[in-house]
Amino acid sequence: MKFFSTYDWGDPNQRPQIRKGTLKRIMRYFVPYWKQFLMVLLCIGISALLGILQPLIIKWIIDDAIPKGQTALLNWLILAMVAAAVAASLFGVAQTYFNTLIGQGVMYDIRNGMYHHLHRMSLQFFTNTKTGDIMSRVNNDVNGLQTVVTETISSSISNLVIAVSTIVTMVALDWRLAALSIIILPLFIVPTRRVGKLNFQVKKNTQQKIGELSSLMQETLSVSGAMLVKAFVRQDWEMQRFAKVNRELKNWQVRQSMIGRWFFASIGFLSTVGPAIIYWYGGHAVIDQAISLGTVVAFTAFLTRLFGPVSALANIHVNIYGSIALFERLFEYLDMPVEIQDRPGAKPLGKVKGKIELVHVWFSYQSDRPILEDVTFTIESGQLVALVGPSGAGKSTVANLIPRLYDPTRGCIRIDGQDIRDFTLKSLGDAIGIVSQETFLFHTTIRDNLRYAKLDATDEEIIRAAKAANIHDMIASLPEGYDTVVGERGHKLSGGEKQRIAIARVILKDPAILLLDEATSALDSHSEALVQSALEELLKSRTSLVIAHRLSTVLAADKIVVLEEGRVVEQGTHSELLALNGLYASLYHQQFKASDTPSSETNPAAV
Ligand SMILES: Nc1ncnc2c1ncn2[C@@H]1O[C@H](COP(=O)(O)OP(=O)(O)OP(=O)(O)O)[C@@H](O)[C@H]1O
Repeated sequence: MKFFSTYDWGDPNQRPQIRKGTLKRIMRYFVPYWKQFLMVLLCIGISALLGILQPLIIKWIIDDAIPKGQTALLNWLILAMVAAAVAASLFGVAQTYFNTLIGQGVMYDIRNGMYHHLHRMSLQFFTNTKTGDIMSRVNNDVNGLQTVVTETISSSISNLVIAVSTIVTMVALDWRLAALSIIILPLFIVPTRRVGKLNFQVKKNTQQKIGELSSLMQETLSVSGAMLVKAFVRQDWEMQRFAKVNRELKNWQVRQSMIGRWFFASIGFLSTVGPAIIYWYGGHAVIDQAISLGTVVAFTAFLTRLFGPVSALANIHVNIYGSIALFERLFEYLDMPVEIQDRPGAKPLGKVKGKIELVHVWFSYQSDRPILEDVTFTIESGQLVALVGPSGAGKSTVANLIPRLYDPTRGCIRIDGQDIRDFTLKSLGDAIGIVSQETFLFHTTIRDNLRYAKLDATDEEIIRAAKAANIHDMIASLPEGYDTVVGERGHKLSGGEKQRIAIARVILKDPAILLLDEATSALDSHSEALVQSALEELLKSRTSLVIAHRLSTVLAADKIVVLEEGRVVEQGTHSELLALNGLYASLYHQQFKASDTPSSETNPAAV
């Protein structure tokens, strides 16, 4: 046991805090599988009975069939022995089948529940959480559930049934040998208990390292992550970072394996010592003719049968605590509050005219730092309003509040005169098209990427939208046309092409309200002209709020709202604001006028 003391194992006596109601909640996941559970119990019961039968058959062979020369009985007993073994294996297989049905069923339900819950989380959650952590939790922790079902629930019941039925049979056969066997049981319970405690801590650490490793890979092996690593030539540094966590994982896994090995080593040793004691005591009793030889042989078989179950039962709390901890981690995610959701009684938005009002809106991402302060302005139905201001003024934040990606901390936003929180999120989302600087395309065909905006769109509708966005000719010229698969983030397409596909996608959605964040990256004049006319098509007859970076947009706007440090400092038309000679005028001279050359004009991309 010296091996153990060379590592820092943490505190093996540490018990996870069990929250009230956790057990009930865990049980609820198993309720739908009660039929399969009954089948498991049936298999366990029958297997236990068949297991007891074996040593008894040996006793009858030694005590009755052989000494009395009853060959027919001997044949029947041997046949029964084989039949019992075959039946026990078959019931074992059935038990595994029903166990797996339960385990996988619970996993299926929890995975679905988690995915559903994660999609209801606000954008803030995704900004604050590493994707790798979420994936690791969904994958590793949920996968651990199968072990909970087989090792904790099913095995514990099975071990209990085996232990009790074996002890009862032993006492019925010979109480003195039974008493001796029970006295020597603690011999192997003590070392295996120690192993069990360590196992719990080590398993926990291993899980944590697996999570860290997958989150690291997720970050550095994504397209943007890999690009960053290459751009800064940080491959070696990343390799070292990875190797460190990988080494820690390896060490914990070696420890985990060694703990398992110690467990079997101690069981192996004791399964020789135990029967030796029985033979010693029983042998003397047989010589004194106080006991039959068959009983002694049967007892050694019973004792061996007791080792595994009793030592596992001695460690049962470790498995139970481990399983509860696993569920608690999953529940943590399932219980994360959904900040933005439908109010009770929220109704669909219905037909949208499109008037948008921001009324004394305050907002902060973190409670101590207001990002928007008392923002008030109105976009009349069908109007194009340009939002301008220095970087970090809060323009994107304003745009994010309208589709309720975040909710204002104070004040309200109205569409057609009604607080947007009175509408269902679904109908609000359906009414608004968002066009952001960065285009995200799924790794699938162009057709499917476009159809994402309208799942039942016909091919004709898709082509019409692509034509309107000036991208149809380009798609048609590809060897596989609309069936061309685009890269994970559309990396096989040029910036301008991606933007136009994204614009086509929003044209297909045909929202009443459009939020557009003009991209700041430059395109060549040809691409620029194509994107520009695609945008004109998109902006037609919609209420639009555009975070403007180009002259043509501010000139075309019905109204310009100027933000500075989260406050509306000016609003009016281009000429009115120029006349004011304030922030807009200086932005105009520094930024918009400079962007008036096609090669440096800025462009949007749509999502
Ligand atoms: N998810 C977030 N969590 C915390 N702070 C944020 C978050 N997003 C933005 N901010 C902060 O809010 C402020 C306003 O950001 P916002 O993106 O709205 O500005 P912007 O005017 O759109 O800037 P830009 O023109 O550079 O895109 C910034 O100071 C930014 O650091």
